[in-house]
Amino acid sequence: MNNLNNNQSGVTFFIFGATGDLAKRKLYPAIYSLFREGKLNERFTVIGLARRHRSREEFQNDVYQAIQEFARYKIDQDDNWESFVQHFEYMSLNTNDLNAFYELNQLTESLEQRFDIKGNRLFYLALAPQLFGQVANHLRDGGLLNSSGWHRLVIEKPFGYDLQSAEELNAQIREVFEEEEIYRIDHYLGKEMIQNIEVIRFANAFFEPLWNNKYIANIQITLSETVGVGDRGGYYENSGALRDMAQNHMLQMVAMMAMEPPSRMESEDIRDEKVKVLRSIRSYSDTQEVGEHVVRAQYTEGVLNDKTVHAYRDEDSVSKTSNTETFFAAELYVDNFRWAGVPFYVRTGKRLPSKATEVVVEFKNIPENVYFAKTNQLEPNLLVFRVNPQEGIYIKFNAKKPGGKSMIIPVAMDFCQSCEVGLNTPEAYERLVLDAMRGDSTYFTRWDEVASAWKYIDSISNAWSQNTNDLQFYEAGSWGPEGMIQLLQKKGFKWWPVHGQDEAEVTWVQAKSEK
Ligand SMILES: NC(=O)C1=CN([C@@H]2O[C@H](COP(=O)(O)OP(=O)(O)OC[C@H]3O[C@@H](n4cnc5c(N)ncnc54)[C@H](OP(=O)(O)O)[C@@H]3O)[C@@H](O)[C@H]2O)C=CC1
Ligand SMILES: O=C1O[C@H](COP(=O)(O)O)[C@@H](O)[C@H](O)[C@H]1O
Repeated sequence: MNNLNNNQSGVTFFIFGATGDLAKRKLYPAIYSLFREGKLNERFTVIGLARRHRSREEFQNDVYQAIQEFARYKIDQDDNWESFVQHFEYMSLNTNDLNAFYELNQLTESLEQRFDIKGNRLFYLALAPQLFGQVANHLRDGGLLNSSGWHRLVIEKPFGYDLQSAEELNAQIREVFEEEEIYRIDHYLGKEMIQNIEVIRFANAFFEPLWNNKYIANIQITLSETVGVGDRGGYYENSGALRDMAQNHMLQMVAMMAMEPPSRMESEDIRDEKVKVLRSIRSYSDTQEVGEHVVRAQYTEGVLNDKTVHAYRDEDSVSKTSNTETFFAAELYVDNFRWAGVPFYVRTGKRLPSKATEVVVEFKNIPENVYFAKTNQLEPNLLVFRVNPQEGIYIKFNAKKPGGKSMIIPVAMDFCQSCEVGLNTPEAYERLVLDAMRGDSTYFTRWDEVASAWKYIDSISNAWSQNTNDLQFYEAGSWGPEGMIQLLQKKGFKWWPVHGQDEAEVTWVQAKSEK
């Protein structure tokens, strides 16, 4: 891979949407961390682009504020700051104005000369997706793709609203950029423990032999959030949890858990294996199937961390009669040899009691329980990937209670990675920006992955559009609607508590729904 060369010949970052939320919270902090860690040499420049007017100084000051507020490295020395910020320029540009792109090309060429950059250009679109096609065309027509280096387009989710709109969007972009030049961000793929799933699976003789339907009873994926929709109500009304979290982050996690070992750890080999999983996810054929396997719900007013929080319908830019789901749970099946019959349970929701991203692998019982009469079950073995906020691996198994005669109790081995290496591990966006700069697309989603994910999601949204009566409600600060528990109960399973969740609370929720 030509990683080092890419970095050594410099790069121009074009941040479209430079005054927006994503740029401030994620992109400037990521670029600063890379700079502080020596992963960006002196040969780079960042051009911020948005419609509103900003002088160079004002823009640099915005970047300063964003870094102080959101970056894991604080600006502690003026020297650091001065040598960093001299690389930042701003230009007011409306994406619909081709003339502005000619001007941008001139500005770029002069900056490339100043910083000795060999024409490598990374276009980051932190913009609404409706503008992607227009930007791509204007980049080409404005001459920005004529430089001698590489050209890469980084785009944010959501990639479309359904399969059809995603295909249209893809076609627009592909008129200008090759698939290899397109980096579709799914920031979950930049998270340390998501990347660790493949290592834990493929570098350990403990796990891979058991990784199939003979030994695994079910897999549970939880992405719970305490936040509500905040000021993103307008966006969220058209997205809901299904498109905001399930279509991308959640299905990518399913793919990482279920994929076959790739023959080589190369980008295309890994993505080939992931897409096979996504293609094998069973779509639901009608509203009845969706009703049986999928739960959608919306939060009502409630108490979270001792504070009363609004109902979703009372959030800014949200309709008082909105049917948008802020909670999504499903039982899904990967129809292939390895996973036949193994349910994958997924759930995500806003305004839940704690922030947690976890994957639990529940193993089947041993063939014969020699310790107790058959009616007494041993606790199943669990392997848990803790993704966020704590990062680590947790294994629960059965052992003899010390001193007891034949008492068996579940015990745990808990490896807390974030405790070991400290909390200051790289943010997902840092890894992904660096990967895009180096030309490594492993942890970006390829078009066929996106399209396959949409097929499954469309089977749900089509059914929902025919039946609006199945929306459930849950109080903000609770763990979600009752339907989520019933999804598993039908098969004799229960949701395992996520880190920090009291087991008694799970039992209580369970008991409540059993009534
Ligand atoms: N914020 C987040 O946490 C996440 C965001 N995303 C995605 O990232 C993208 C950006 O999101 P976010 O930063 O939140 O959005 P914001 O609304 O905060 O920012 C949008 C940016 O686009 C600029 N802009 C809008 N129209 C034009 C135009 N015609 N020409 C030039 N610039 C324009 C705006 O600046 P100005 O008004 O000055 O033109 C602003 O800088 C979206 O696709 C979103 O879905 C994805 C995951 C998370
Ligand atoms: O993509 C998104 O992700 C965030 C959650 O990300 P995390 O890294 O904090 O787990 C979510 O809040 C947001 O709605 C969604 O667009």
